[in-house]
This record gives sequence, structure tokens and C-alpha cells, in this order.
Amino acid sequence: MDAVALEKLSYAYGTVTAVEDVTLRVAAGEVVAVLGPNGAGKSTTLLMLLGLLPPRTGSVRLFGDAPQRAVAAGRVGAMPQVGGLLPRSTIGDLLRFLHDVYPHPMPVDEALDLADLTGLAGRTVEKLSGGQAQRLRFAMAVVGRPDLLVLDEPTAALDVAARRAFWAAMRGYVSHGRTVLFSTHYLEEADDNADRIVVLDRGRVIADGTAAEVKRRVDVRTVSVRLEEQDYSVLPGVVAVAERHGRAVLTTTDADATVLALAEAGLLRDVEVTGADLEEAFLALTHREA
Ligand SMILES: Nc1ncnc2c1ncn2[C@@H]1O[C@H](COP(=O)(O)OP(=O)(O)OP(=O)(O)O)[C@@H](O)[C@H]1O
Repeated sequence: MDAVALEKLSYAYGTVTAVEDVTLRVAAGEVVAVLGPNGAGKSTTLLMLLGLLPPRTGSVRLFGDAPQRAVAAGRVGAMPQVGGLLPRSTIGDLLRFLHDVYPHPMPVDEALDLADLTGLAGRTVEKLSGGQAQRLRFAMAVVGRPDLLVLDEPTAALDVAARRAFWAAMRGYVSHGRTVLFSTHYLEEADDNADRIVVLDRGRVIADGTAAEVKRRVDVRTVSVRLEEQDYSVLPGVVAVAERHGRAVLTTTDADATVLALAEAGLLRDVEVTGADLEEAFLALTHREA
């Protein structure tokens, strides 16, 4: 049975469509990254998945059940994007409290160990670094020993070392065969930590596959030349054209073909070819889907 089954989910905040027709199945034991730029609809999708936001259309099933039931049964642990930690409490207090709430929890020491917080049980939440606070949220999500872990941008605002420590903790939990769904803006993070990547853009799924498959599809380049009066968008491979500082900046899925065509058209002046960033890659991907 699938751990997660989202069927044609849609949601709008007033007139702003946040999620549109999202269908997604996650098998038990899979680690799936939901990748997308700001405002893509990642958080809204995860909130519906957790039963915290009622979908406008579509349905959510977690382990074949309504999300609220799966959550009540202790099968789901979540790390929301933001969330207060009860002031003046210690790491140990918070974890012991949650431990007593869940039906099949792990020992508090095990949660501390998984989140790399051993020795810090007595520390109050006000004294935690950003990375420690985030690892505490992770410990709070896993202490109930959930079968499904849902992490919404768990490493936002963490530095490189804290990120690395966080993902090491996550992988420690996954090695027990659990299912994880996490959202991120970062392709490398998705690539390093997920078996599968689902790309959301403007509320829709625009790609779904292994990291290698998705990377191949977003492998675009930027070709820039001195700007002339030309319609660059008709050149082979070109999916987007921008003008910057007197240069035509072309996002292309086939840099060789684009450069060749520029040469044939006598437009190859002061050429520069670089790898595109993820934003440009998204642009290319959505353009191609359209
Ligand atoms: N409470 C809200 N009220 C109105 N609009 C909202 C609200 N929350 C989100 N939106 C809008 O819905 C869309 C999807 O937002 P969502 O937060 O789900 O995206 P996201 O991919 O999680 O973005 P981010 O990476 O910035 O967290 C965006 O256009 C956003 O502006």
C-alpha cells in the first residue's frame, strides 16, 4: 500500500491558486524530495497532506486512511517550516512530553542520538543555535517512531555544516525503511538525499523522476552574445531570452545548436556559455511543458 496518495489536489487562497491538480503517490520506504522555487505550492501541498488544510478538490490518503486518522495513530511525524518551541522548556522536557503522547514512541535517548543532540537534553530552547533548534524539531518529529516523516524545508536558514548534520540525522532515520517526503529549493539537497524528485512549479507537478532524470531535464545552459536587433527566440534550443547590459542572454537546452545557429546568422559576437542556475532551469522546464 502507498504511504502517500494525493489525487488531483487543488487549493486556492482567495483568488490565488496555490496548488493545481497535483497527483502523487509515494510507496512505503521511498524518500521523495518536493523541489520547487518560492511560491511553487510546496508548503500548501504538505499542509493538505497532513490534514491541516482541507483541499478545495481532490483527496489525500496516508497508508490508505484519512490523514487525520493516520496522524492520530502516530504513523506520521512532521516538521513544519516554522513553529515555535515552547519557551523556557528544555530539549528533554519537550521530547519526554511527546514521548508520552505517542502510542509507539522510541526512547527519548534514541531520539536525542538520532538528532545528534546527545548531552543537550538539559538545554533550554532559548539557548539553542539555529541548527540545534532545527535538529530538535527533527527529534520531535521522529520520537513517535512514525512510518512517514514530512519535512517542510527542514534546512532553510541553516549554514553548510548544520545542513550536513541535519541530513546525516535524516538518513539515520530512513535507514530503518521509513518513508520521507521533504521539500526544498535546492537541487543538490534533493539529489543527495532523495530517491526520487518531484518538481512543482506554480502549483503543478512539472517533473517526477530519479535525481538523474530530473537533472538531465533541467540541464540547461546560458549562451550570451552582444545584443543585436534580432528575434533570438527562434534559434534552436532557446527556451528563454533576456536582455542584460547590452547582451542577449539565451537559456538553451542545446548550447551547441544555439551557438552554431548564432554563427550561421553572423550573430556570434563576444560569446559566453555558462551553466544555468536552477531558476533558469525551472524556466526552461516550464517552458518546455507548455
Ligand atoms: N496564507 C496565505 N494567504 C494567501 N496566499 C498564500 C498563503 N500561503 C501561501 N500563499 C500563496 O500560495 C502560493 C503557494 O505558496 P506555498 O507557500 O505553498 O509555496 P512554497 O512552494 O511552499 O513556497 P516557499 O518555498 O516560499 O515556502 C504562493 O503564491 C503564495 O503566495
